[in-house]
Amino acid sequence: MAVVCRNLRAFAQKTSSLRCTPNFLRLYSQSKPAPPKLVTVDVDKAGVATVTLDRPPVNSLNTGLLEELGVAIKDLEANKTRGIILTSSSNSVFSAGLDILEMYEPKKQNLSLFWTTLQNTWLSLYRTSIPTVAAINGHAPAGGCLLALSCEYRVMVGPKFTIGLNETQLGIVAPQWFMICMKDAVGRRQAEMALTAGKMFSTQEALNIGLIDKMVSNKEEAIAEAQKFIAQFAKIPPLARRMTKESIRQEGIKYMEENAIDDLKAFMDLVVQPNIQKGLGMYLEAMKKSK
Ligand SMILES: CCCCC/C=C\CCC/C=C/CC(=O)SCCNC(=O)CCNC(=O)[C@H](O)C(C)(C)COP(=O)(O)OP(=O)(O)OC[C@H]1O[C@@H](n2cnc3c(N)ncnc32)[C@H](O)[C@@H]1OP(=O)(O)O
Repeated sequence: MAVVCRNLRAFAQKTSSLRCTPNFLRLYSQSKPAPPKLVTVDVDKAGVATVTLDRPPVNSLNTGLLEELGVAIKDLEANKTRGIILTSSSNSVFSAGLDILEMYEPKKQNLSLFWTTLQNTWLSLYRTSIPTVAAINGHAPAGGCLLALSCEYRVMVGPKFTIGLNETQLGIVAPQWFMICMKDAVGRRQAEMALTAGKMFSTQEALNIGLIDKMVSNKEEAIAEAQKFIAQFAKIPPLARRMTKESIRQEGIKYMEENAIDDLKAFMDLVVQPNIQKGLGMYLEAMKKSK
């Protein structure tokens, strides 16, 4: 503030009609609003946090949103929060998955930061000792499905929304850790069928194979079910819970700890391939035309 004030005073002296008054400073700071937050956090009286993805129109996961989500999880861990409910501010989309614009005609440095942030945020969410629930209040394709799968429990608003890892439909292969998350939820057989077909499941279909745990008819019910799931852990000794979660999720955790660099390299090599870039460009065009 002191530097801003000094600069303004110099400017005011030059123009002589301006003074570095509180009113002037307020006008100056109003003209430069802080960028909107992409993730909001509300902690209720019971100590349960609702973490809301808020990047209209479709909560596509760019570096900024992923970074904010990672920081939010770390902060909630530091504050000993009793539970995390992950949801969306949109009425129709939980998350459209990775932001394709981060991958289309990228600068190498940005691409690397994007993928590393995704890896780190995913690991934070997947392994956090805090009980996690996804309240899926809209479509959740690809990376959106990954976020939901990384939580311990999934409640989805139905029946009209869809969820799944649809990568093969886009001509790409979901990274191994995406696959581990799907296997965690539905078992190897169902995961193989879902992933090879890149199937997007209706809410009812997702419920039938265990991709989600509960179907509800609106967001309020989803939040209430999530709170109920989290409340059961009040009676469970936290250390036992934490160690059990860490142990049962060992495959995914170990995979990322041991393979993050190779995974980054594979992603970087793949994305810059001319045929992938061409495909991404066509996909973006198709999304615009389908409007
Ligand atoms: C994908 C190739 C990656 C290459 C790298 C290779 C391998 C590494 C592995 C990478 C793993 C990737 C996993 C992913 O998550 S990839 C992303 C996959 N996501 C999708 O395919 C979803 C696409 N979106 C939709 O299906 C729909 O948007 C919707 C979520 C069902 C919502 O529909 P609707 O409400 O009708 O909204 P619109 O379709 O009109 O979209 C509004 C607006 O948003 C833009 N948009 C949508 N999705 C994305 C996205 N994922 N990234 C960036 N932008 C997106 C869309 O283009 C519209 O923009 P305009 O308003 O400007 O037209």
